[in-house]
Amino acid sequence: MSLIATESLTKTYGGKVTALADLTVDVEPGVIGLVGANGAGKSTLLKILLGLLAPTAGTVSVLGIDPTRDTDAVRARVGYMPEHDSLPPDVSAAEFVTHLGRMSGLPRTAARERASEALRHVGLYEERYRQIGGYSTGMKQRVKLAQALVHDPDLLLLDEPTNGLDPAGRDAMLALVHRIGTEFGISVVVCSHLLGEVERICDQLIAIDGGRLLRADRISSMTTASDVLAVEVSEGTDALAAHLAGLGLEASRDGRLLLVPLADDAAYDRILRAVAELDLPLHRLEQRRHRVAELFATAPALEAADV
Ligand SMILES: Nc1ncnc2c1ncn2[C@@H]1O[C@H](COP(=O)(O)OP(=O)(O)OP(=O)(O)O)[C@@H](O)[C@H]1O
Repeated sequence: MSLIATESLTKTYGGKVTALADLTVDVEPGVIGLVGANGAGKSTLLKILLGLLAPTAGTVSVLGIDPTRDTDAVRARVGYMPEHDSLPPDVSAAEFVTHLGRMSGLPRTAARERASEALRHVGLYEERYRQIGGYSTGMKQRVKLAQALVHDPDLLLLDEPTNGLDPAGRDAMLALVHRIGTEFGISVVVCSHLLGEVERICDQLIAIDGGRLLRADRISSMTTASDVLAVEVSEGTDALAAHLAGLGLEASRDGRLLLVPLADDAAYDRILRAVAELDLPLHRLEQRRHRVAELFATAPALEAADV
């Protein structure tokens, strides 16, 4: 069964701003990156998936449920981490997450236990009785993640979970999201305007631009092998490049790598022979894979994060 399926999904605000236009996607369970520049329509899509907003046209289903009709059923199985903070500063994380567990319908004791568990998962167990107002940005992001997890959902929708975090905080948050998706068996949709970020932790990607679908696919199908061989030797790179040029293999340099066009199958053997003839220590010889970012070269607003 599809995790999320939309058909010609369209959302206009006030009949003027088109936030989503004719969006058709069919996504399998897993960790899914939803990428697009600011204003691309990511938050709008999440809110439609949750049943918080009604689409202007088209259909949508989440875990086989129509959120426009069966909002309660969707929210019982979906956790949501909003982009902006609306955390009360003067209560502890334990109280806050327990309260939201209660609002999801958990009995008092179960809500308290689940809140402790969710706060442990996000690494806030020791600090759970401190007031949220004294938390760092990273800790507040983790509280938002814990409240999304408290009712044991099947799907998490995370709106820009790395917002406001420094590079180390972003790495930690991404690792946590990845762990939730892989170890807890919960599907995750993680929104970001940074393609390089989500590409690292997702198995599928939905890219939107101006409310329209750019591409939705498995990351593995996006990073197909290219027709370039990457060669790295621990020393003698210049000598190898000259030797290959003499054999008619013009290599370009990319840092310590020599990139050789893979004209035919014989190129592989000729490179190996050249390395052996020069008696160089071969570190790497592999077919290069396309980077996901290269596929979106026409959508420059999708920054590739250099983290
Ligand atoms: N309530 C609203 N009323 C009018 N226009 C809106 C409303 N909410 C969003 N928009 C507009 O719809 C478009 C898509 O916005 P949305 O917030 O879904 O994008 P986004 O990809 O999540 O961007 P961001 O990361 O900046 O939140 C933008 O042009 C935005 O200005």
